[in-house]
Amino acid sequence: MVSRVIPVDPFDLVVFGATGDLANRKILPGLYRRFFSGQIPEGARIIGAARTEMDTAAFRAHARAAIDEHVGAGKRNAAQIEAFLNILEYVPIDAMGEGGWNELKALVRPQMINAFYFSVAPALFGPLAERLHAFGIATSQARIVVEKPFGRDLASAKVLNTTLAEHFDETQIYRIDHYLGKETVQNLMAVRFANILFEPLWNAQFVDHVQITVAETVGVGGRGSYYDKSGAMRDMVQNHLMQLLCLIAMEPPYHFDPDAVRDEKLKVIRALQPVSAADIVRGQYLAHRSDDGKGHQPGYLEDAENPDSRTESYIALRVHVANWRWKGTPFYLRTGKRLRARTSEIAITFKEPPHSIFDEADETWRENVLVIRLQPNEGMNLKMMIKEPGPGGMRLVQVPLDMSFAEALGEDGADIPDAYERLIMDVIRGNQTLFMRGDEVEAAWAWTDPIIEGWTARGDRPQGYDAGSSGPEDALMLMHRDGRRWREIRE
Ligand SMILES: NC(=O)C1=CN([C@@H]2O[C@H](COP(=O)(O)OP(=O)(O)OC[C@H]3O[C@@H](n4cnc5c(N)ncnc54)[C@H](OP(=O)(O)O)[C@@H]3O)[C@@H](O)[C@H]2O)C=CC1
Ligand SMILES: O=C1O[C@H](COP(=O)(O)O)[C@@H](O)[C@H](O)[C@H]1O
Repeated sequence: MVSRVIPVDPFDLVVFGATGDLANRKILPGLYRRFFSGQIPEGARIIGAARTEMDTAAFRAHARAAIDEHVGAGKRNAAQIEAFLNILEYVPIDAMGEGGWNELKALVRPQMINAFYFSVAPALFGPLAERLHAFGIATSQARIVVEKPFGRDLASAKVLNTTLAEHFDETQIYRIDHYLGKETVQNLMAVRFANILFEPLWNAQFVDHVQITVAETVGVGGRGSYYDKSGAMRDMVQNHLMQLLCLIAMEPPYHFDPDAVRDEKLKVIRALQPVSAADIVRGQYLAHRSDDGKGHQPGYLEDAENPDSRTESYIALRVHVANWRWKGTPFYLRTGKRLRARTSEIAITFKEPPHSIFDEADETWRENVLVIRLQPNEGMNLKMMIKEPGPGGMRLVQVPLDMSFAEALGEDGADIPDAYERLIMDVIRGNQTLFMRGDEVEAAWAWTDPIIEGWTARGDRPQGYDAGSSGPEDALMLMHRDGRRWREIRE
């Protein structure tokens, strides 16, 4: 099966922060891959902007290096790279200054789709928005793309929303949460709402509990100064895990339409109950020394360059959604750095059948579990009970119905676009479904703030955990005391 790539309309995309890490690793390589796939039409232009003084030729050389480093060999075609580089321009601009804006205005063609990607520190979002207007560059049709973090609490998120709203309508603002651009995350909606199979069981009457895991093997080295002011709760739970929870818990939207989907997600966030201290476990990864004593892998405190840090590199929470559908079904969330494996998944564990007709079922019975693997090896696994083969009576055994998207979809499944590629194309198409609305972000902070304030006021210290483990011991207890177990973290 080969999917049709439909080119978008011609556009001018300005990337502020075009020399930064995100542009190098994700935005420029992603745009090249879309160009390679045929989705970027003739006449489109990508304009890089940052303070660094350089001309377009130097920027093209910079983009070539980014493509060489971050695009797989199968898609690195010399002629295509050349053609892609030819649509790039560069303008040196200081977001806080007055120089360069007239040059940018001369390049941006207002009759085309205009998008401005703010891939810079959040403190520059306001100055950029203000100048795009002051210099008459952004029309009322222009779109802006803003990166995370969108604030560090409710108050700062409100200030950011207000600042952007001074210059742009909500329909022009695309707040990125790259998890929403992941193929399998979108598949959650397809699985739930394009199949009759699951929806009748998708509620507290049939679902025992839900586990959402985003485990990483990387530490915070290199980003320690940002991360230490953030921690796993702000960096991952307030946005990515919250979005996953919303897609699992929300009611069916009346249509796959930006506001219909976002209205339903917002209702879930507003229904989240406050989380008590007993339902939170925070951890910090410890330094690791190899058995021969030679290798030393720094612990969190060293990576964060803050020996007294109380910031968590791991968090597990038990969360309740207070509505009719989910009353009594806990959602267990966990995410952390330097864990045993890089794996993100959602596991929905169903309840026991109301009555067993099998004599020996008690010993062997296991719950039905639907596991949606977000990464790596995207796919689904449904654990079911069947009869153990053989003549020895009716004994039950649990088996997986396993499906990997790569295998099921052939070429298409193996060639999944990166989240940033998809999201940027959605911006050009003017589709906000996979972007967070202002009220959604504020509601997410309104739930997050008291949790962080709680542990700050109590002076809680995160518990140490071994690098390469599944996280702190107390996180196991969070589930054990409910008579449940975390799924194993493994690739
Ligand atoms: N890197 C990542 O993996 C991720 C990043 N993000 C977010 O994306 C944004 C960018 O991050 P990242 O690329 O890592 O940051 P970097 O620090 O690597 O890059 C910052 C970019 O902004 C430019 N810049 C800095 N100051 C100014 C200024 N006054 N005017 C114009 N341009 C300026 C820099 O270029 P110059 O110095 O030449 O001006 C550079 O191009 C941040 O909001 C970050 O939180 C979000 C998720 C992941
Ligand atoms: O936004 C972030 O996400 C990454 C994890 O993203 P993934 O696509 O690799 O799963 C995380 O490492 C980073 O700390 C966080 O800021």
